[in-house]
Amino acid sequence: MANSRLRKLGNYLRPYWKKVSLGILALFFVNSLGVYIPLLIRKIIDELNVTFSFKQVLSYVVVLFILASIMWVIRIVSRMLIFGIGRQVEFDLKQKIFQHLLTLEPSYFHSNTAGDIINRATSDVDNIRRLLGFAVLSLANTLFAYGLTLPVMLTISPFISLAAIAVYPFMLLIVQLFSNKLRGEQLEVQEKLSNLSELIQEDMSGISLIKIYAQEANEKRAFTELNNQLLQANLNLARTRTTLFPLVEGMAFISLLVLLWVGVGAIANGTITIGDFVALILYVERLVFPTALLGFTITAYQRGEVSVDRIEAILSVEAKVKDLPTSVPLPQEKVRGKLVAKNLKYIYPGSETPALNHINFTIEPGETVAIVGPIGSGKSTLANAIPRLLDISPGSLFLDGYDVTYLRLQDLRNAIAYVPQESFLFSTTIKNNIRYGDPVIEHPFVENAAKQAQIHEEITTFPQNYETLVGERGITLSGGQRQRSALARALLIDAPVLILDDALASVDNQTATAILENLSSGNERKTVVFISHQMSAAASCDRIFVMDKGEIVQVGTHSELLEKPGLYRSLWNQQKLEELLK
Ligand SMILES: Nc1ncnc2c1ncn2[C@@H]1O[C@H](COP(=O)(O)OP(=O)(O)OP(=O)(O)O)[C@@H](O)[C@H]1O
Repeated sequence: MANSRLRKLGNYLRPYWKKVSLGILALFFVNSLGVYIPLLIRKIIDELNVTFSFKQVLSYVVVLFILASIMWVIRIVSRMLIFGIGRQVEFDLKQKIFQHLLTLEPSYFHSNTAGDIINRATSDVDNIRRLLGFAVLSLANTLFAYGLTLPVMLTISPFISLAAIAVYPFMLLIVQLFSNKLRGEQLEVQEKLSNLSELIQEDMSGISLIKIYAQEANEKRAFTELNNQLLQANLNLARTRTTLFPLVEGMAFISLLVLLWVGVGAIANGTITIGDFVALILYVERLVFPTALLGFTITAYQRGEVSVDRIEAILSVEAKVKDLPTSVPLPQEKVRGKLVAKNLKYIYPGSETPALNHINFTIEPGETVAIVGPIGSGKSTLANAIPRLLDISPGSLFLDGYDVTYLRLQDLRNAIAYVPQESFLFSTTIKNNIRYGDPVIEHPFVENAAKQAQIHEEITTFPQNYETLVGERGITLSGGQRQRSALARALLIDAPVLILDDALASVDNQTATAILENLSSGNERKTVVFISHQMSAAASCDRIFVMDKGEIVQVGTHSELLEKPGLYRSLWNQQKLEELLK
């Protein structure tokens, strides 16, 4: 498992292996210079101890300055390279996740909340960015720092060196413990912050409700409580942070004290020179940062491991409905719109009873068929099955004689315009919403579709006509206006098959009937599947399918169905009664 995670992390880095290698090479140079400079200082001190000349001091200062500057520049380059790679991997992962999400069918989004998916695509990706940028840098840095510094220290004096850095393993342990604690506290702050944001968001959208029920005081109390929790979490985090860094400094100081204690004695008895001693001080100091960083890296790795799993959980979900190498194209210009179902069956994952059961029908090109039935009888499921928004079995549904499961998905969906139950509008202009299926189509076509959907007149009264922004950043449309805009969007793409899933529910019966009649007139009639609870609008269709418990229980024209006793007649009578009582 851990191996596979490492492999995954390696895969994320693979496209950038040249940059990674260059960054690591740069770190090697930085660390080599970091080892060389104290040696030079040792030489200078020991030389100056014997003969002192100001000119010589000056030349050494110049050399040291140049070396330190080179080190500084290379360090910046190495950081830019390695942190840049972290950012690049973050970009790649976000692209990959988003592209993958687009391939998944709607059912995936029913069982996974948007909040969770967003979290994975942002916070988890961010953890991986940190891990790859930070961990590569710190691991390489620690490895080189110890690998190059320690041997040189040991050649100066093994005993003094080991005594001085004896405290470092404890420093590593403490940093690791603290960084775990910090991580927990950071999560706590994030959680408290999101609770607070959620409350603000909810209260702002439900402001009328708060006022009507006079709940201001209660809401204020709830806010104070959450705000207090946030304050507490922030204070805890600040306390841990402010304790950790002085603690690391303190431990570094202890190692310096040990060095002074044993080092001074060694100078006195001539085991080491003053230059050796200064070099050892510089080396011991040099190791503080990489040691502390290693502690943070271990935590970053643990956090990153969880994030790799969470991201891979999304990426490993296979789209059930997808193109296969054997998928065939659909000759678009020749699509007539004949729909045939043969023993069509569908059971939702996790459900025992079929939502569609033994569905058989033939809908002729240009025919307008209404599908009516009680709530939960399977109407929307049937609507979703036709453009394969659901994973249906081969051999059960045909468009113009082609098995839809063998057709190229894009071709199938180009042949079908579909208006779902919930009419969704994007936060853009009404014009862009209508031409969503063909974003560059000219304005007259947009207007024509709007006229067919009976929304044109209203759009002309909007502040900027077709350029009016709708949705969160613009004007709010009524339910009926939203539905007719969604209908215009579907009509614009001029597909031979049109599926309306209760798409005119917020439109009055008369307008709905007028729209339907408009669709079924003219030479180039579309095949229309009109799912509705509006019995009067359904009555104007060529044929009506009556669904109950996932099956089509009656088929006929309005008058044929009304003659016989059955579900249709009772649905019709029920609606007429409701209309009378209104
Ligand atoms: N995503 C889903 N997961 C599991 N079961 C579902 C899902 N969607 C619908 N169902 C179930 O499938 C059955 C048919 O639902 P469907 O939405 O097709 O009915 P409907 O006739 O369109 O209802 P309505 O008139 O309310 O729109 C119902 O029992 C419903 O609970």
